[in-house]
Amino acid sequence: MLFAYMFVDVMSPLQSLIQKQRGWSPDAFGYYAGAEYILNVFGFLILAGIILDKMGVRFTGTLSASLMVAGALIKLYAISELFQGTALELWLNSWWTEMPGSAKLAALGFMIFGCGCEMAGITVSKALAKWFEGKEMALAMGLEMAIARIGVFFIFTISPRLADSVVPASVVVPVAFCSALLCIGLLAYIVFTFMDAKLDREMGANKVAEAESDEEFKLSDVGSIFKSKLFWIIAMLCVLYYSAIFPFQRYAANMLQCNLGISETQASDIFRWFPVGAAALTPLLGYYLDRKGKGASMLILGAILMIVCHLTFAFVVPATKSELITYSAIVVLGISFSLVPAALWPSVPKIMDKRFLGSAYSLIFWVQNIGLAFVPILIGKVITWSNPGVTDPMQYDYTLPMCCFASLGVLALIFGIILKAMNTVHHYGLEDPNIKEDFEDVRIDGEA
Ligand SMILES: NCCCC[C@H](N)C(=O)NCC(=O)O
Repeated sequence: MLFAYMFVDVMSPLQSLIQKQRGWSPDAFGYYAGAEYILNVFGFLILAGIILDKMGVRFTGTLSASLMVAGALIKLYAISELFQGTALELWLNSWWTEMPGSAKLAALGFMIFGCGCEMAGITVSKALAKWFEGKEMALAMGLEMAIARIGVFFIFTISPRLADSVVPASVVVPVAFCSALLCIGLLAYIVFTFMDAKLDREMGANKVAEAESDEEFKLSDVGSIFKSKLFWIIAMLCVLYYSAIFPFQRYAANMLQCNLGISETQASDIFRWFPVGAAALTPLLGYYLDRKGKGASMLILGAILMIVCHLTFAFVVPATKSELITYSAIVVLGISFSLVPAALWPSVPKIMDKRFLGSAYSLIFWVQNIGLAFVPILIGKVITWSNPGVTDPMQYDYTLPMCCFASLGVLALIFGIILKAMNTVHHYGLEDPNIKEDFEDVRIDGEA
């Protein structure tokens, strides 16, 4: 997941470079960024859930890592000199001209990568649940997310530097570097499959068979989950919150460049502290949640902090050009991005029957992916629409796009408040500690 998250954001600090080198407009960059989720939205994630439950974590993890490598190599080819001037490029350039051929092929590669990445996300959750059942599962999940966030920090640090390591600067170097890391990730996962097989042998065949059948994905479960009000509240909160985080991450470096008049590298150096804050706090908050609870309150606080930060980027940073205010907003956004994931993912088992859990995670990811696919496209359009005639990628006004992100936060906050109110009335245990023997078990099975 570390290398996957690095690949996801390898181009984020290079938006203005790819615009200069390959002619990708903000619109084209938005389409490319949203492509990661398109196939998932059109049902791949649901299929991935079925494959995972039918074939297990070893097969699905290897398949997902292979998909990531294949997608990465297509994207690498698309942005490389090798692709320039080929018949394929000429053909791709000949239709939907707003989107250069290189952006179209890179988007295709990113789509395939995205299938692997999200499939890996649900596979890793299931593998962690299997390995840490009855132990420090929330902490393990928190640490996994923390390692992924450190990858984002690392890539924001090295991506512009790798691009500048050749003359003229090139987006190919960082993308090639991350593609090589994904190959190492695939090898690492293959090693893990042997360890997992050993664990199965140690657990004993009977216990494994029992555990697998317990969690089997049934198509009829999808209907039960979709009928649940709680599922929709959690899914809406998730899609609205994450749509104001991951798509923002794609545009953040350019937003800072435009607001502060700084270089790509300087902007990335500021923004990279966002995932670091999240990485440091997520496991601690997971530890706190396990022992003290307050999950629903953490979701509300996380949404409020995000709104404040996005409004600061919209109005205060461009007016003051203050690096101190910018750093503060980045750190506070990192705190928000610890509170929500640390509270959201461990809340799901509290409200879903164990039998639904795998499908529930894959369906929440699916709803979330709809937002992650379309919000970057929307933001690309808002940037273009609110900056008529601006062609210099250093001169965009980001006020309106940042207000869009803040509005998503307001909607997420409303769903967080509804969730907390429902929890007060129905006692789902969302404010209770995870480590507790006798919390009242009112899950979807009970609710439906
Ligand atoms: N491709 C990066 C986005 C990952 C989305 C994923 N479905 C997710 O929500 N992961 C949990 C997290 O907090 O990163």
